[in-house]
Amino acid sequence: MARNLTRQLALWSARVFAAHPDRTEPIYFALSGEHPVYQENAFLSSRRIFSNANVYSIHITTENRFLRERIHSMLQTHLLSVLPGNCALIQLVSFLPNQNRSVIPGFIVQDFQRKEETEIILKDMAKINECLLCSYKKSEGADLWQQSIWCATEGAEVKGSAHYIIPAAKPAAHVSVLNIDSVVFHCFEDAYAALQECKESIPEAKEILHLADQSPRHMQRSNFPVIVIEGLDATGKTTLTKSLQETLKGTLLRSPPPQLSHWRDQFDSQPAVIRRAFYALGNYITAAVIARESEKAPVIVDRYWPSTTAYAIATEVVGEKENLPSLYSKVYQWPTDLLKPDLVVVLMVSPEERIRRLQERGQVKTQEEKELEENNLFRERVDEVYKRIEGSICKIIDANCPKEEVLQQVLHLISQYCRL
Ligand SMILES: Nc1ncnc2c1ncn2[C@@H]1O[C@H](COP(=O)(O)OP(=O)(O)OP(=O)(O)O)[C@@H](O)[C@H]1O
Ligand SMILES: Nc1ccn([C@@H]2O[C@H](COP(=O)(O)O)[C@@H](O)[C@H]2O)c(=O)n1
Repeated sequence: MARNLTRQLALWSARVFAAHPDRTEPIYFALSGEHPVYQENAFLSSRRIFSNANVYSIHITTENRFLRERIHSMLQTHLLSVLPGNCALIQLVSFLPNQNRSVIPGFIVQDFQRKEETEIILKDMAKINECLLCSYKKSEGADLWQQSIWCATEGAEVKGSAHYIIPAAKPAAHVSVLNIDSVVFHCFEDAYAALQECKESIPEAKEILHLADQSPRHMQRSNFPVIVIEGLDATGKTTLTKSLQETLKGTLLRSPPPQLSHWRDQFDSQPAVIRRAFYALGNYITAAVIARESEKAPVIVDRYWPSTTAYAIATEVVGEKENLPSLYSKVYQWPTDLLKPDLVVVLMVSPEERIRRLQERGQVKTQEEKELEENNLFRERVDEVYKRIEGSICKIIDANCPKEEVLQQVLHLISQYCRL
């Protein structure tokens, strides 16, 4: 037991921690081992995270990505309701710099009244939810150190060695990028495996997995061209795809496919890894229909893999589009096992025109549309990811012009890139 604990805590000492006290640029700090080293006290105390309170951190270390996000979401709402008054919660992640899938979510808990019961409550939480619990103390020399007080894998109270805390440099890759391959799937098996992680908690996942099992795989487009229309909400996809269907006498498809539509609300409310796996499997199921329909007529598809990827990345990554995975990153590469269209057309309109069209349409805004309206940064990240999609012919269209002009621009692109 001791060896395993030592190994685990040694792993922790290699990690960098990012605290988001107020959703501005994270504060990065790291563990420095068992001997006090010079640290920029002004750095840590100036952030007021560790002063004037008993401070703890709780880390959700369970391997199951679905459970990890579920526990994080539950703790986010539950902790403050059970902790004694005058406690504050700060988002905290720990990660191995530039190492994908190394991110472990958690929280910093500040107890300004320094109540003994706080630690008792947190230990219970850690025990029930397989978390690692640490406390932070200042030594005489005002050095600050982290002490583990409950270890998930050992299921016991531990007094692991103390690690002193020092400021850490901002990592090259933004910490939110390290989870990207948990929400962007580059093969059927990964999306399938992600949904399997939740099938005991979400019975409908079994039905979706069954539908995916029934769907032919590795299909290719046939005699007629396949054109995918993409873009933010209210950019004119529905209007354009209907006009293209009429003009080309084609077949109009949507992803997710009709057999998954009645589950959308339920999966839209799930943790990101599950939500995106749902849409990813929807793309694979749609691909089989595209292949079959492209034997008979041109196929127009309203949203497909680019939507799933753009919204997953734009949701996972915070802040400016500069925080996105770098250009030519493999995250933008089209999956080799997913039917590739002849042409992807991405409609882009100005924020003002989008809002005008949303208001003109008068439909209830989805949570995501509300976020798009309030959060221009999110919209800019979605549009930027669309521009970075690789492996398929992806063309950006200025869709601010009238409907007929948009249609003519797209018909011209189709004549250039598709065999009609
Ligand atoms: N080129 C255009 N110029 C002006 N208005 C347009 C244009 N294209 C579509 N609209 C109008 O904008 C609104 C949104 O269009 P539409 O529903 O086709 O967008 P969408 O991208 O499918 O939206 P969502 O993804 O939210 O379903 C509709 O009221 C539509 O009539
Ligand atoms: N292939 C897809 C299609 C959709 N999504 C997600 O759904 C959101 C809304 O889609 P609508 O068709 O209702 O406009 C979209 O913003 C994506 O988040 C997806 O991920 N993959």
